[in-house]
Amino acid sequence: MASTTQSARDYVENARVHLVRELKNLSVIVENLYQQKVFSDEEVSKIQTERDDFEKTRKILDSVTKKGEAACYKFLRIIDMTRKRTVERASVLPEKQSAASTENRKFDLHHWISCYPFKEDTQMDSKKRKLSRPKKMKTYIPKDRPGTSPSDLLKTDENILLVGKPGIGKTALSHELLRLWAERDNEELDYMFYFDMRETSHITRAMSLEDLLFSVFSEPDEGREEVLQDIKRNSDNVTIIFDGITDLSSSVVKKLVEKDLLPDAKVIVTCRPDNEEDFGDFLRVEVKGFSEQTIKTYLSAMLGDTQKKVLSNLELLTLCHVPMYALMVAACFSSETPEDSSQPCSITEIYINIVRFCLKMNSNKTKNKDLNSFIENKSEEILSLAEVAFHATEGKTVNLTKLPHKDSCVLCFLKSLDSQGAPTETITTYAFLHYTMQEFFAAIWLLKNPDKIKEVFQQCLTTEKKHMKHLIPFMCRLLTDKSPSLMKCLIPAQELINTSNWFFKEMINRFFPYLLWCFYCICCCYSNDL
Ligand SMILES: Nc1ncnc2c1ncn2[C@@H]1O[C@H](COP(=O)(O)OP(=O)(O)OP(=O)(O)O)[C@@H](O)[C@H]1O
Repeated sequence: MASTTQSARDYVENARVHLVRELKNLSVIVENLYQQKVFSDEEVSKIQTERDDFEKTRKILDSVTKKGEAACYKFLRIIDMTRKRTVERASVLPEKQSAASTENRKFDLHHWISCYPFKEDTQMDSKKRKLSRPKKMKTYIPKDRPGTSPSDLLKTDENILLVGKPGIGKTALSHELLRLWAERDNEELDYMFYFDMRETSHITRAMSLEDLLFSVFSEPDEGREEVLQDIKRNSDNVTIIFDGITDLSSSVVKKLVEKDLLPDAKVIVTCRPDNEEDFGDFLRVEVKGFSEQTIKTYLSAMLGDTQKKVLSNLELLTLCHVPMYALMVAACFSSETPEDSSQPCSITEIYINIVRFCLKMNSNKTKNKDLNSFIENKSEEILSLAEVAFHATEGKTVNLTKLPHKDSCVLCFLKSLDSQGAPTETITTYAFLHYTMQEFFAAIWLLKNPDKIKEVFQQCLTTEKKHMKHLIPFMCRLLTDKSPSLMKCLIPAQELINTSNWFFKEMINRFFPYLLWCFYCICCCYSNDL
């Protein structure tokens, strides 16, 4: 069992017998140890000459333990990050026969690695606990340190995992990579493909590399086979971005990620923190959002003097490290009237404000009272949009194929997406201005249809539908008493009270065994939303 004083070296040595039997995908571990300069070229070559995986693992373990504590620590970190690919799940193994027990005991390497008290985590937790609230809040704003630049990311040959919370700028960064790639001076022919995993629903159906590459982009007018062969033969000239991955259910995408197709292509994946497990051997780059200085520069450009109101509100200031929220806050404050006295302090409140802001722009109703009656009158249209949002979110897509209402108050939340059908046909579908806005509307629909909520709680615990958990923080906040008039204009107050009477109890009951997961979800993604 782990203890906070146990050294990494002891920890590795104590589990040696299990590690030898159960570590898999050793090349992933060795490559990471090499990248982190624990192993030299020569050591890697020696390991590769060992006759089988058991011998290779023994050699890896001998080398890291001989190198000492720091090497063992890095080794444990690598196993932790890559566990889905490198560590077998629980199996029944004969433990060392002890005087106390001669029974076979289960040794679960997944559990074992999760017990190791990594310093970064414990130091971070205890440091944060000791800080005052304002200082604690500010720890969410990233420091203004030079990090990896987009051009560095473009230059490296490694596969890259861009990970970060909703709205932090992963898509914006991948678009920047595309721009840099398109604008650079390069005489050699190379290829870069970008797939928005939520927008291009055909990806899950794509059966072959050819389907994937050529059914989204207009295929080459001629020589399609020649281009495909060139891509296959010279895969080191290919970069593929998969933006917003939630799983590897598409077999073509899986093969590309795992290098069974185009082995030398560079793959860049963006995902939210809860989906990063599949990409343990990628170079992980965290997208951290705006630093305090960038927030100030951004707000000053967007709001001029009004920025002071945001800067003096600690909750808002910290939320603005997420560019998506900074944008919405700026939009709301730019149209603030003397009537709008209460400022948003949580993520959901920012979404409520932006929805009201869009409707205000759309209806020209400047007085809150008038705006509320406008929302009440349009509740059917708004709730039908919320229904479409829910079904699209459940289906992991942003494509809203069937819009029951094309009312302007519905369309003001949407952008149109044009895609090619037949050669002379353009198909227009719609998507929310941002995926997180879709999730917000989906949460509203659930509150209108509370009998579906328990099913969604259940979905959150499954691998296939775990992305539905992003609706829960929105629902929690929309249900609280403080919830401003938006909800009351859409759903009768008594219905909301009836739902909240069982909602929170049910949520705690459901997720109690998964408390850590809940804690992680709320802290990482919605840390300022409570
Ligand atoms: N560097 C930036 N400067 C200015 N605005 C930005 C920047 N990065 C992101 N944004 C704004 O924030 C919005 C959200 O960013 P983006 O879509 O890239 O987030 P994301 O991390 O991909 O979110 P999700 O996980 O929900 O897909 C963008 O539409 C853009 O308006």
